[in-house]
Amino acid sequence: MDSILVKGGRELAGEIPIAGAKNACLTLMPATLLSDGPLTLTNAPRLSDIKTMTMLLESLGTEVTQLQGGQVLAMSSHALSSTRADYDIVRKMRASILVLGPLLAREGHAEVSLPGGCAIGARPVDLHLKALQALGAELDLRDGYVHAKAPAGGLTGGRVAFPIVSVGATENVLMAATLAKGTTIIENAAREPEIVDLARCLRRMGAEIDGEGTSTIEVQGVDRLESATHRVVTDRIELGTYMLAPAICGGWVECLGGRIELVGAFCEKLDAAGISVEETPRGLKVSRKNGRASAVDVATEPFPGFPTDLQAQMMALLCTADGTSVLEENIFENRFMHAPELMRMGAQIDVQGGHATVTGVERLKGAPVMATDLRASVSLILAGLAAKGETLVNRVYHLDRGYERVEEKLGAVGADVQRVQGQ
Ligand SMILES: CC(=O)N[C@H]1[C@@H](OP(=O)(O)OP(=O)(O)OC[C@H]2O[C@@H](n3ccc(=O)[nH]c3=O)[C@H](O)[C@@H]2O)O[C@H](CO)[C@@H](O)[C@@H]1O
Ligand SMILES: C=C(OP(=O)(O)O)C(=O)O
Repeated sequence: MDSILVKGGRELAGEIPIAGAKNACLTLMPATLLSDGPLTLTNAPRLSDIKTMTMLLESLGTEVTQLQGGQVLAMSSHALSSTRADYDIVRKMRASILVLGPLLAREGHAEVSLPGGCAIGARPVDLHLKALQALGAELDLRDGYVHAKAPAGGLTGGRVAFPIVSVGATENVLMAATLAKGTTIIENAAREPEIVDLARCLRRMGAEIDGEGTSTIEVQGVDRLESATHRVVTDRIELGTYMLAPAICGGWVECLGGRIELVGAFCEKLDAAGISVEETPRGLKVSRKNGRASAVDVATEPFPGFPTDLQAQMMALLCTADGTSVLEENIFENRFMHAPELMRMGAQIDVQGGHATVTGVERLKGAPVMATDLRASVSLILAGLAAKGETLVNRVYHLDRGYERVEEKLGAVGADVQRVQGQ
């Protein structure tokens, strides 16, 4: 397995282009299942998760053609050959559950392997299932699979009131509702930019949707969806990650394609920590206002709050900030696995349940560390950028799920980051 070797201590200067969002692309791709016309996505990121979703869709009969080195995904689901999402593919990626709603809406039935838990928490799919039941689906859990069936006349619109905000469950029911008969009201819907992007794409395909970006979404079902071309929204998590690089090790970086409205709560915390974010015609330019960053407390929340997917990277900044910060993780119950790894590098962190208290030290020291999940992996790379000596981040396959060419992007702004090929 590959590792990433970071030699710390260089100031950064330059531009980093931000890719299309993994988490948007992973819900836009299954939307192809709703229509027999082509769906073309531009600005797609080149990531292993996108390959996994491609394999899953191909296993269902979707034709997926990659153009422009994978930045354009031309998909056609005119002739589906299967409604079964197999364990072998689903186990690799939780977002596979997002084929359930579209398959059920288009084909009237689907069998999808349960995606199971992953390192950051239990992550059940009960909210996805209850929401589809509210549209009339009959569900049965057997042999590790969800067996789902729509009534004879197809799904019918319904009222879905989520007890907690779920991005994936909102996406699944939103897609299913586009082809259900009548009106669906989704209450306490997720408001993430990826939901807005999905709704915009579905509308281009002919869906009737109102209210995306607010907590109530209304969908008027239509008989069929058409072909469309859609540009994937900018990846706000990749954006936030690279914004932290100059905050951590000095210098400046202009993140091309970045927009404040994608990372508003995150920018407020950067400001409080003494990091300047300037809007430019091409993106967001980030540098330190003075010397060392200052401590700041952070609590993760659904959008528009501070994203859980930037918590690990923010911790990397706070490890060397002046003072003591408290990070509160409110979305996933086990998302501080980067803390012990950062502590190997000399960070002072005390984790108690969902709280991590970080007392900033002047400088971290490079060490061999283990990447435990996607955002943990990149937080260790960020920490390594400012550490004294070398940091070897082992087991980086998680990283390739969510960051394309990380060593090239950081290398282009002056960091010394190399991939070490595994055996
Ligand atoms: C592919 C994708 O877009 N992934 C993102 C998506 O994940 P994902 O869609 O899986 O996250 P959710 O918003 O669903 O999860 C939020 C919380 O709800 C819980 N829950 C969720 C569904 C359910 O049926 N039952 C239940 O209890 C989860 O365990 C978690 O505690 O949103 C998360 C929260 O912003 C991000 O960290 C992930 O990067
Ligand atoms: C947790 C993440 O992804 P996933 O939901 O695909 O596991 C993430 O992108 O940080």
